[in-house]
Amino acid sequence: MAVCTVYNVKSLNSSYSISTPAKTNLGFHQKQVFFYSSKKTNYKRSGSSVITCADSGTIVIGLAADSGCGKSTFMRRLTSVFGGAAEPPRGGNPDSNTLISDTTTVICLDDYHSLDRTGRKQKGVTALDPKANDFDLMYEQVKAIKEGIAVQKPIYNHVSGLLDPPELIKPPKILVIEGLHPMYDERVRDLLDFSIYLDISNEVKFAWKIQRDMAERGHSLESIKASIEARKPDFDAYIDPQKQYADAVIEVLPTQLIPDDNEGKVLRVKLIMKEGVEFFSPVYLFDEGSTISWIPCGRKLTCSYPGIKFAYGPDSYFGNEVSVLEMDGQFDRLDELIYVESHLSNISTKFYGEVTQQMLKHSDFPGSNNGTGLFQTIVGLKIRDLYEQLIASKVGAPLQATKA
Ligand SMILES: Nc1ncnc2c1ncn2[C@@H]1O[C@H](COP(=O)(O)OP(=O)(O)OP(=O)(O)O)[C@@H](O)[C@H]1O
Ligand SMILES: O=C(CO)[C@H](O)[C@H](O)COP(=O)(O)O
Repeated sequence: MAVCTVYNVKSLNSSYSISTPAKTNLGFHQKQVFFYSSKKTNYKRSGSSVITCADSGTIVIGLAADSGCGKSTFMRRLTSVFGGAAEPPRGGNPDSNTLISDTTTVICLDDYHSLDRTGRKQKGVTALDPKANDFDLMYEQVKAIKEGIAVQKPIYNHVSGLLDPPELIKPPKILVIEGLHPMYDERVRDLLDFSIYLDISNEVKFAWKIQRDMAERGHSLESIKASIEARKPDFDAYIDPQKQYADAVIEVLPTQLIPDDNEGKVLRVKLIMKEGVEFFSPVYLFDEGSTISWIPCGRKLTCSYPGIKFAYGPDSYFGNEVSVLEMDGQFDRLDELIYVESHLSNISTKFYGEVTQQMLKHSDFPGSNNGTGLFQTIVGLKIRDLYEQLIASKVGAPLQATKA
């Protein structure tokens, strides 16, 4: 995608010079004005203006989580924030895992399994084991897309358990790589402009898996238990440690509002946001940097048992400084979320009530009445904001002038 900016040369004061190393002299105010040149940048002269067209490139977002932990739901919320629905590639493999919308392309990292289902069984490894995945290819292809080059990405077919012929992936504005290992390989990790980890506690994961795999996939309770147990050692070794690298973590825990709750329906959800990440300013409640505990139930928010409790404050996470926003409980009336939204800052909305509008629009998605839906929506808005700031910084780069 090319983004063009027009600069009026007359308005450039002769006392300005450019802070970046000058590579191209366009001939205007020859001694003072230089423009940074790269392969992807075109310059045109038009009257007294300079037009620079820069390829804004693809920004890459990583979303890590175990299977069945809400990645697809999160992706639907994210693509909705950018507008337009995400669909599988038209006319392609019906079992493709890719989702494409106007702005985003979501690729599933299961497509980089190097061993198919039979191969894994023969070698006695799970799909979570790095030995069952091709990180060299993952790195090369994500890097190529980021540089604006289309790739032929393999497809792992979840229906047949086989590796299907590849599909063409063209560079989108935003590439999301979701799956088990987006932050496992250092080379791939370094390509990410922003990373998210969905950290679902074992109790909650179990409840969600039972709900989906029994109701929708006809699995027995025993087989679900066995599959979770079989994956656990590799999950602990290879998937869970990735959360230390994430810029934002959504942690889902059982409620603390009901003593000894074992139903797992009411959730306590934490949004852990790393400080100091470029183009990402953590959300806060009431007062940035303070420690807050807030029960919003009362005149403006209807709450039935066990109520709702928010918390906010600074903390440390794997040695990094973070801000944590927490919500325990669930909403009775989603339209009243506007009351909570109006007390949150840095949520990167474009208009008052946008979070509430998004939540109402997708009230049928799992987690819409609790912190999972709320925080996924907020992270979606933060990613949109990060994308817009990154593009602006890239387009503005040629003119980062400092006063001489
Ligand atoms: N926020 C939530 N609240 C309650 N249940 C949820 C939530 N998110 C997901 N689930 C449950 O987990 C199931 C899996 O969700 P989803 O398909 O989004 O996960 P996934 O990580 O994409 O799974 P997979 O990788 O196996 O395709 C849903 O069908 C639903 O039952
Ligand atoms: O952990 C997973 C990520 O989705 C899957 O189990 C893995 O991709 C293997 O898929 P399948 O079970 O369909 O062979």
